[in-house]
Amino acid sequence: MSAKASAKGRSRNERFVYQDDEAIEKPFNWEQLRRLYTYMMPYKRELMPVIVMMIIGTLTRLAIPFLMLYVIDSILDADKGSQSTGMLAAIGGMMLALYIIQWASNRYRIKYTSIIGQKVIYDLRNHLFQHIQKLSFRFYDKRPAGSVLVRVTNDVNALQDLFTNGVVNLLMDCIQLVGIVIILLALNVKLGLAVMITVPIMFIVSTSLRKRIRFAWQDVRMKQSRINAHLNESIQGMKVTQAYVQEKDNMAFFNHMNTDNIKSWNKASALNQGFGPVIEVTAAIGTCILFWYGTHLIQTQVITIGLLFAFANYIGNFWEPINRLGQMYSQLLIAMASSERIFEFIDEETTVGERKDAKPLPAIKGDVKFDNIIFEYEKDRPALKGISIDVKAGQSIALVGHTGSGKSTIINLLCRFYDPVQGRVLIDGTDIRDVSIESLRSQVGIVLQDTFIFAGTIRDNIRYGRLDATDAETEDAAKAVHAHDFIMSLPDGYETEVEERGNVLSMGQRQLLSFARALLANPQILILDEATASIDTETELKIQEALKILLAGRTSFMIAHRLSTIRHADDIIVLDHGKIVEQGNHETLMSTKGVYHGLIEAQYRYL
Ligand SMILES: Nc1ncnc2c1ncn2[C@@H]1O[C@H](COP(=O)(O)OP(=O)(O)OP(=O)(O)O)[C@@H](O)[C@H]1O
Repeated sequence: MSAKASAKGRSRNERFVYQDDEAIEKPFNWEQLRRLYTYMMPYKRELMPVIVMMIIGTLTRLAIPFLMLYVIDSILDADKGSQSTGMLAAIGGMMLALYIIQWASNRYRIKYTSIIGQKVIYDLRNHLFQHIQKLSFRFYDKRPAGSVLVRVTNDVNALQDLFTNGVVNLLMDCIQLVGIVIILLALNVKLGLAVMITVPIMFIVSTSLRKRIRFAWQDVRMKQSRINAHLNESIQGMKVTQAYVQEKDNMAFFNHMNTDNIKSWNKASALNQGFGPVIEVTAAIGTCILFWYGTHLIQTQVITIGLLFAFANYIGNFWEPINRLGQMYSQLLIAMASSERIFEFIDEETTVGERKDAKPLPAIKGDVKFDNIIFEYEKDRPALKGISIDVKAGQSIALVGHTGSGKSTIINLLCRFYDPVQGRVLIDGTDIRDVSIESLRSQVGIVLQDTFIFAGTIRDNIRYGRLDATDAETEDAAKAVHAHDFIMSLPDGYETEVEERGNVLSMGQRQLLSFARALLANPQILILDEATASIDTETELKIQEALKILLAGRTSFMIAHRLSTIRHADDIIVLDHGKIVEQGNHETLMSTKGVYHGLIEAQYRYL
């Protein structure tokens, strides 16, 4: 295959794969295991009775064949047989009691390990979500949403098995195995060693088979993760797919991934089914050796029939934990990869940190100063090159300039979504890096171009501005920005359910909702990223009216596109390649006939 063809194929097939989510298995790592274990620590007290129950269950299991040995030998022993009928009945009763204890302790263990495991997973997921909510924009700049989603869902789920039964089962299987080996050797060393001769053979065969099985399942998970990522992108981009009539091509691509998935599943499943017979054959060989050598030892009167029977019973219980321990090892390696990805996020420090001595920003007046700001998203590619702006409380500032000139970046710095590389942003004379982020952001409102509507009612969406607002306050805010009428025309008024992203609402309606949300929050500084989409004149008028109300008495920064908004601004800042090239009000800037004049002229030309 030519290099060109392979590059083409790669880009098509790996379009939806997040490289860092590819490693499904990682080498064993004690430090990581210890870290995972710390999530279990809060449940130490709940875990104790489970472990005690597990030990009781295992010991009873080990004791039962021992009693069988005694019963059988007693029955077959002509001397003891007649006199110990009462004794045999007592042993029969004891065995029944042991079975009941075993059943009850197993039930308790399974139920509570699952409950504790779920609690640990719950804590881990909460911890992860709480942390990623704090991470700065820089973190999200580097990662597609799907990749973050996969860690909170798939990777945490991958640890579920380990926590819900893995840890306790591991202990149980180890105790059972060690117990059986000790008992077998104690009962008869030669017979014990003879029946265990197949263990190393089985170990070698199963290790190589397990490896193949693990890789096969790894492949299945990778294929599924690709399908998920593709689905995520397809659903989000469905409108574009339909608009460009790309359904057929998209279907063909999906079909290709789906076929790959089913093929890899079939392969993994076939390999998996091969594992059972390996255990069965080795177990059968062990049993044959037991009966062949065992009967010989009976004939030579080295062991009794009861002992052979107990041996058979122990051997029956021997292979099950070995099988489970093998599975457990695979599970652990998968958990290593998932936990590494989870801890990578948890260890990620926010680049916009809060100082230890950060104080809450007192109620602000609204003076804002950008003091010689230099900022870069990527090293040596400055997005702002020495920006200084002085704004008095209550002033309205319009930021204009070509696309990519740095308008949104100025806003990002004011909200402290990023910190400047050089220079300071001051509010009422205080450097915003000296105050707590919550106190800053709660006093700076932001209305984004793409208004985000959450799944819920219209009322919930307005109330997102201030969660403790009453119904009346919510409606007053909507009335003030002229959103009330359209809300009342919806089927359930304020209680109308809107889906995530608010697709059922028009652009103008979404913007009015976001104004109501901002008004309810009542910030002293307001940032507005105006929608560029052309809105009908009636809505435009409504939005202008709403804006007047919204901006009254506040310091405002607008990334302005509409002439009507720019014209009324107290100060217009014209940006070009991260620098301020002009500044003044509409009249002054028009008369200078510079960049601003050019932008306005261009807008008229296209009207
Ligand atoms: N998250 C980011 N990571 C890297 N570079 C970025 C990022 N966001 C913006 N930039 C770059 O920084 C520069 C300024 O971008 P900014 O978004 O501030 O421009 P803008 O004037 O708001 O543009 P527009 O009008 O198109 O929204 C651009 O060159 C842009 O490519």
